[in-house]
Amino acid sequence: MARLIIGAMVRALGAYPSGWRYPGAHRDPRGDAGVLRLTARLAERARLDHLFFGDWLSTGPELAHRDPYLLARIDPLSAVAHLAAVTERIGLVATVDSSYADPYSVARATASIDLLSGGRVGLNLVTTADARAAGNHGLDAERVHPSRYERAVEFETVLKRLWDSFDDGAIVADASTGDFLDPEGVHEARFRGTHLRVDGALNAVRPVQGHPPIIRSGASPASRLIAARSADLALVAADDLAHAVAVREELRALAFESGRDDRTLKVIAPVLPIVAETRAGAQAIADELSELVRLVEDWPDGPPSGFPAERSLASLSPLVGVDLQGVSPDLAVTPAIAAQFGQAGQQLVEIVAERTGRTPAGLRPPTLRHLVVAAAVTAPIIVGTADDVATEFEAWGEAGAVDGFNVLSAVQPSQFEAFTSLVAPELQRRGLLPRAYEGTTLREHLGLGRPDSVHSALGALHG
Ligand SMILES: Cc1cc2nc3c(=O)[nH]c(=O)nc-3n(C[C@H](O)[C@H](O)[C@H](O)COP(=O)(O)O)c2cc1C
Repeated sequence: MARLIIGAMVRALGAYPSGWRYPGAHRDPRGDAGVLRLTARLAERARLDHLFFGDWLSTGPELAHRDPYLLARIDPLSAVAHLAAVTERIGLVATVDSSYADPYSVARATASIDLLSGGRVGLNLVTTADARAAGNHGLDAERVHPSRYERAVEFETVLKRLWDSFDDGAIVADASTGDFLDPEGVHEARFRGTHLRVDGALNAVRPVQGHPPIIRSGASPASRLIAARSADLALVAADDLAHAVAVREELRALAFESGRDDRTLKVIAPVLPIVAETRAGAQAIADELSELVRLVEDWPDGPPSGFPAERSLASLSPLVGVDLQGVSPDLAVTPAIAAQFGQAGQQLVEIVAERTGRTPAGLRPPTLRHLVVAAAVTAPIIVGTADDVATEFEAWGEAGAVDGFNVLSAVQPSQFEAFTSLVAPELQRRGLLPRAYEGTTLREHLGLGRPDSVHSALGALHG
């Protein structure tokens, strides 16, 4: 099987809502710099292809319960610029929101980081669903939302024109003749769209990669279309293998219809492995993490405002088909109780058994809390040994479901250490991850060529 693309989706406080509470976990964002540097070193030693920094353009106290890592975080372009200096080979992907960012500034920052890192930057272009982001940028969400994809398309077009402002040979720098610049090799962007107007040229030389790879992450038909037409990498959330196969096929078909070589669109999915040397050890970690998630019932006088309502027995009741009002979340689910559950409830019991090793008939039965957490925390979790995780990765790759994965870590740094020291070598043993970096740029890691300048194409068009 061809090798997989393996990246790490970096969340300094861990990607599981209770990850920061796990013994030994990093838990104070004031110390994020150290965790980012450690993550980068571990990832590079394991020969991962990239580090991926998502983003969210607002904050609020309720995030402390749902997604604590979003509450206060280092901005992605700053993170990748910093990590470019302490790494040598790994790709560095920063998220930018095209609804609020200024394309000239983004083109300049990414061209600069591409040069600083020797061609290792990538750009995850999103159109956030976060309504608060608009207010933080002096705009109305109701006005931004309907046109976000139109602006996103314009944004990408402008970026590419700006990146290509200087032809590769435009800077002559010939000391003997005194010729510094070939003025024919400098191009204005001259873009006039509905949402964006940019003159250009960009005051940065063409990026080492020509165009840093563009990643798109989204779920709606509009976001799929934009990814299919021009993204280098699509990050898609898939419920299961069959869903992932369908999404990748749809993306590839849309790419083909749009006239591009569909093999140049790579598709990866987020995954959250919980790993240890033994399966029982991994299940013990998953078990402890679910017990550390607080539920609505943990506050006798009601939860704090904004607390996720789905973390409650009230939400579990209709799922399992039994009224659980007034019951303790720590009630053990015995075979007699499980027998009363409907099909969805039985499935939850199976998920909890797979993740924690707890079965109703076993010595340690699951509790209602385990079931609430399994239903409410919707991350794509795999619990097991390095062999278990690699086998799952290989199955997804062989089925044509994905070209690779973006790995999330439940607890930082211990679970990322476990992934890089246990799973990465197993992936290498199976030929799914190279033992040494084969290329120097992120494009090369992704198996992509260096694109021609859009101005050479425009020039040819205009004769
Ligand atoms: C796997 C994945 C990762 C995403 N990461 C981000 C992110 O870091 N920041 C962000 O604002 N939106 C992120 N999104 C959200 C998308 O950009 C988009 O806002 C969301 O999917 C809703 O838009 P849609 O309905 O058009 O898909 C992500 C989506 C997916 C599926």
